[in-house]
Parts: sequence; C-alpha cells; structure tokens
Amino acid sequence: MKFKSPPVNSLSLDFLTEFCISLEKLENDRACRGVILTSAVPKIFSSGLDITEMCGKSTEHYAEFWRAVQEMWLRLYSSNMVTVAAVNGSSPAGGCLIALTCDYRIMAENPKFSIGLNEAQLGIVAPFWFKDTFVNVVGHRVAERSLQLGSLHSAPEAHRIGLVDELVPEEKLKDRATAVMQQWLALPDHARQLTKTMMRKAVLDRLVAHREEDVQNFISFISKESIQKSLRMYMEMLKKKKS
Ligand SMILES: CC/C=C\C/C=C\C/C=C\CC/C=C/CC(=O)SCCNC(=O)CCNC(=O)[C@H](O)C(C)(C)COP(=O)(O)OP(=O)(O)OC[C@H]1O[C@@H](n2cnc3c(N)ncnc32)[C@H](O)[C@@H]1OP(=O)(O)O
Repeated sequence: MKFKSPPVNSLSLDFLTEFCISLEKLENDRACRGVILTSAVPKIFSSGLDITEMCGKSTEHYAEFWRAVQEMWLRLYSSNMVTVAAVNGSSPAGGCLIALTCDYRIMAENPKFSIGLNEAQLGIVAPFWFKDTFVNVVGHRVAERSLQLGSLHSAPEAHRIGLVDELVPEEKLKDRATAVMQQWLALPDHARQLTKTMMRKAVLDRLVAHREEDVQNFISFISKESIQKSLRMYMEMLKKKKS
C-alpha cells in the first residue's frame, strides 16, 4: 500500500478513512496474507496527523477525527496480515505510530530522514496507546526519554535504539521489504496470528475499554486555548521555515 497524499502524506480525516477501507478490503481478501506500507511521496513516509484537523474546528469534528485515528490504529495493530513498514522518508508523530504499529520496520539509511514521537515538541501529549505501542517496540526507558524530549531520531539513531529493525540503502528498500515479507509468510498463518494476538491483546484491549473516554480526553485537551495557540505557532513555524 503506497501513501500518496502530497505534499507530506498528512493523516487527514479523508486519508485515515481511505486507509481503513483499503486495509479492510485486504484483510477480507483471503488471497492477501501480508501488506507492505510505504510512501509514493519522495522523502516523506508520513508527516503525522494533519494538524489542520486539530485547529479551530468544532467539538464534533475533533470527535470524528479522533475516532478515525483510533480506528486506523486498532485495525492495523490487530491485523491478521503480516505488516511491514518500508519507511522511505521522514516519519514524525502519527507517521511514526503507523510504522510502530507494523510487525517489522525497514528504513532507508538516509541520515536526513527522521522518525519519532515528537508530540512534546508541539506542546501536545502522545496518548497512552501511542506510548504503549512505542514501549512494546523500544522498551520503557528508551520510550520514556524519547517521549519526554519529543525526540526525532535520525535513521541511524532510530536503528540503534530499536525503533526500526534494519536500515538499507534507499534503492534496496523494496526488495528487502519483499524478502522480509516472504520470510514471515513462510510460517503457518494461524501460529503467527495467535502469537501476535497474545503479544498485543492487552494494549489493544486497553483502548477498546476506554475508547469513548479517550475521545473525550482528546477533545478537552485539544480544545484548550493554550494548546490551540501552540499548534498555531507550530504551523506558522513550519511555514516560516520555507521562506
Ligand atoms: C494529559 C493529557 C491527556 C490526554 C491527552 C489526550 C489526547 C492527546 C492529545 C493530542 C495528541 C495528538 C497527537 C498528534 C500526533 C501527530 O501526529 S501531530 C503532527 C506532528 N507532525 C509533525 O510535527 C510534522 C510536521 N512537519 C514537518 O516536520 C515537515 O513538514 C516534514 C519533515 C514532514 C516535511 O518537511 P518538508 O518536506 O520541508 O515540507 P514542509 O515543512 O515545507 O511542509 C509542506 C507543507 O505541508 C504542511 N505540513 C507539514 N506537516 C503537516 C502536518 N502534520 N499537518 C498539516 N500540514 C502539515 C506544511 O505546513 C507545508 O504547508 P504549506 O505548503 O506551507 O502550506
């Protein structure tokens, strides 16, 4: 599955809706046992959640948007398919979450590409299920430091801390992702799927049990004037960076 939402593959409500529909189609296709996620946009895997969806909108919109973010994560983290992220560009915040949610991550070894949960840098907080997914990949200590600092890690650093499983030259990313997929698909599906469920169930169940509470937390947090101001300033900073 190739993300193609220029300029930076931001995770808008439309993007998330289409992503879930595509994933569901593949999930229901008995001939499809695995999916490789990558980007058709040069140098960017995904810029994370679309900040404009979280700025100056109604409470109803925030609820709809957040439910779509939850849905994307629940579907991908619980997928029966083998999921491989071929990270061919930068991947902050929600983009990093997508990669973390897969079974295996391969990143292009370009030191200019960065990845991480940088929410703290925007003055916002990664929700508990972003944090849980991160902890399950890199461990508690690395996750705690990285989350508090809102670190964006260069590709070599991301590999060193275990955020990505391997680095390959950009031109070899597709072939390597295909080889990894074949390796994972060589196992019987039922054994792999049951093992995946066993490893992820507690974290999935936690969001399922607190889904509506999480939506309300998001709304009250994002609606605060101080948070709205931080997001506006961050967007302005992104725009100024260009000029
Ligand atoms: C106690 C707490 C209790 C409860 C908490 C409850 C809930 C939690 C609450 C909130 C959590 C919300 C979680 C959010 C997670 C996220 O994903 S936030 C998004 C974070 N993303 C980023 O920080 C990335 C920002 N972008 C960049 O760094 C760069 O754009 C990037 C490196 C991706 C690409 O750089 P470059 O190629 O130079 O492109 P530009 O910077 O020029 O960007 C091109 C245009 O795209 C616009 N843009 C970039 N990123 C976004 C984005 N994420 N959303 C919307 N728009 C984006 C950028 O402004 C440019 O627009 P322009 O062309 O100027 O119009």
